[in-house]
Amino acid sequence: MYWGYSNKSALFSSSEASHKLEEDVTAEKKPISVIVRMIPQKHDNKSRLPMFCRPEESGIYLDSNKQDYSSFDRIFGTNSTNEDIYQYFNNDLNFIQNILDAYDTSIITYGQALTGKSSTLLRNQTAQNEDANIGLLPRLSNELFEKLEKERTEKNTKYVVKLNVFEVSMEKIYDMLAMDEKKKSLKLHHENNKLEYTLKGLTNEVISSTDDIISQMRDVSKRRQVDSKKQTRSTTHLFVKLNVEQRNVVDETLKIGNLLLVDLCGSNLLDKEKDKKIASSDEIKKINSEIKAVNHVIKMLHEHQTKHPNDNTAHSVPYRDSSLTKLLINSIAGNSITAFLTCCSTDKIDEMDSINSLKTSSTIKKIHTQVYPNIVGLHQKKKMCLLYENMKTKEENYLKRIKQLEEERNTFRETYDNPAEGQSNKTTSQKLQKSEAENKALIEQLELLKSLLNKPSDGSKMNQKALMGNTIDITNSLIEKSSKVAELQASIEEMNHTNYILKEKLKRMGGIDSNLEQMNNKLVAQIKEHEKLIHDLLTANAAMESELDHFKEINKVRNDKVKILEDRVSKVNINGASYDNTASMTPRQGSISSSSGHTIVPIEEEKEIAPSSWGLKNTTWGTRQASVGSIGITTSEETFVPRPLKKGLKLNSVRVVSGPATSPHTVHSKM
Ligand SMILES: Nc1ncnc2c1ncn2[C@@H]1O[C@H](COP(=O)(O)OP(=O)(O)OP(=O)(O)O)[C@@H](O)[C@H]1O
Repeated sequence: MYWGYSNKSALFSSSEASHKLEEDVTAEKKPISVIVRMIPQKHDNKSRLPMFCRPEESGIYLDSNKQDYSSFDRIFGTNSTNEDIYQYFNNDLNFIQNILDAYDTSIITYGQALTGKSSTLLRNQTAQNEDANIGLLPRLSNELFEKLEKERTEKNTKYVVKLNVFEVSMEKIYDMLAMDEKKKSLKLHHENNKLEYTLKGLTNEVISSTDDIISQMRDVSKRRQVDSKKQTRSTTHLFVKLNVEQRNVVDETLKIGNLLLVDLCGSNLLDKEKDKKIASSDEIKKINSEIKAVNHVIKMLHEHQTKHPNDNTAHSVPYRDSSLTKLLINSIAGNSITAFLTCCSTDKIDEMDSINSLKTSSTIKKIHTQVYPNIVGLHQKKKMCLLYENMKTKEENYLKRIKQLEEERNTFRETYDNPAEGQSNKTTSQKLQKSEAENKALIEQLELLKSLLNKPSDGSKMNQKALMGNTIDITNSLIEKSSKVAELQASIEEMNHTNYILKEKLKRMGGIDSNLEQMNNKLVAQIKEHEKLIHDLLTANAAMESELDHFKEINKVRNDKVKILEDRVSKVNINGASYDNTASMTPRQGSISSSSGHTIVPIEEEKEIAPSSWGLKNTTWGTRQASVGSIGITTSEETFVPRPLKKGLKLNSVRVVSGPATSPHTVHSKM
């Protein structure tokens, strides 16, 4: 006997009965629901995890420094009971009705070890209240049988409920309902082109009430050898499946729904030292690899669905890494309405494990499955009828859509033909017309330009003008604008050029400026030099004037003396005394000898003074030339500097030549 959907052929004599409706007809994406259950502190004396919930956001907040986990479907606090959780699954998630509607459903418990996973699913061993002990399985089973009975009486259906229970332990799968003393592991079977795996030889226990289930599960507990007080963590994963078949003799259909409950072992890895009492190191390795495989598959499935939302093959997801993940395929990625029930510790010492559980649960929340009902026709005719009906509905939908589109098209046409109908339509139509006209004009313009390029003859231009009217004007205006643009560009270029020249000139002016400045500095220096010379000359002139005055006085005294002597000589001659004539020893008339050894001779204007035999001791005062109104002083190069005349002085100019005088002056006195 097979476990899973593909064994349906074994249930019915006709192989045709195994065919199901095409998946695309009814398949829809269904996100996995995630429900979190917080369990009360195990260690009263130890600190509590700083964790609080916000029900309106379905979020869990650890504390301000850590990441928050939100968008879960429902969070149950530490005071919640199994009854609360059942009500949510039955009323909010509609699990039992989904099974009756021929859907596969799965509830998978997930979370750290010893956080109440088994207690929530099966039975809470330690709860005081008897009712509170009851787990989800018996509660859901009760509801299921009640509804099946109702359907039977109201709709004349016949039903069969079967129970499968098996355990996955270190990659081996064991049938937990098998009566054999010796446990035999089951083999997984995979059909081509099918996502899910099936189990060969699994016991199907037909049950007729919840009591049957409870009785069977009690035996399973014994076989599992789980201690009644549950002090140690489990190392196996338990699968409990209720297979519900409803046959309707009126419409000759078979509806198959499944409820799969998976009680996974703790999601936290086993420790070689701490857990050596419950498993050998080899076993711990295997158990840990199973736990890791589940977490890895969840992560990869999420990545795959994010990257390829429409690819259901999911070849990149490593389901094959473990028997456990192979058995979980249908629940997490196939045709199943699935809910993850994450049980979470509130003890501070479990903080890391709680965070890991919440993290994985957040990832699971983003995964979706593809669901469709498992409705099987009993006969080929019925199956064909169903398909026909389905196709008919599809066709009707297509026809409806075609009609709708046609109506839309007609309305649009009418509006287009009669623009007065509605303002908005009118505007649209006008816009359309305008766009079309613009488009047409542009095409024509392009054509015209092409022809102008290809056939530039006048005759051709005339023909084009005649044909295209406004188009030519547009073209002309374009050409005109283009030429204006060209002109502007040319003027800009010219301005740029002028600008460049001006810049160059400015540069050069800068050079000239500096040259002028240098020259100016030179001239200022020369002027200063000349001013100094003038100052010196004026000083010298003043000295010379006082010397002249002095000579005049001497001259007067000497003239007086000469007169006196001449008078005495004439008196001597007259008196007959022998007296020697020494007239050659007197100075020549008109010449003056200064006390300083210089000779100053009055000269006629503009007449050069002849070289004097008197040597000049002062180099500043050389050969002198006097002229009326000015005094000229020469050094090695002759220069004449004007000076104001002193009253009474009849000198016109004085030329000073450096170096010794060679011969006496020729003097022409004007006095
Ligand atoms: N809601 C609860 N309130 C108080 N105690 C609880 C609650 N749920 C479970 N427990 C107790 O916690 C212990 C572990 O419970 P349980 O076996 O259900 O955990 P588990 O998660 O299934 O463990 P495992 O990792 O072995 O699968 C049991 O002693 C159980 O009675």
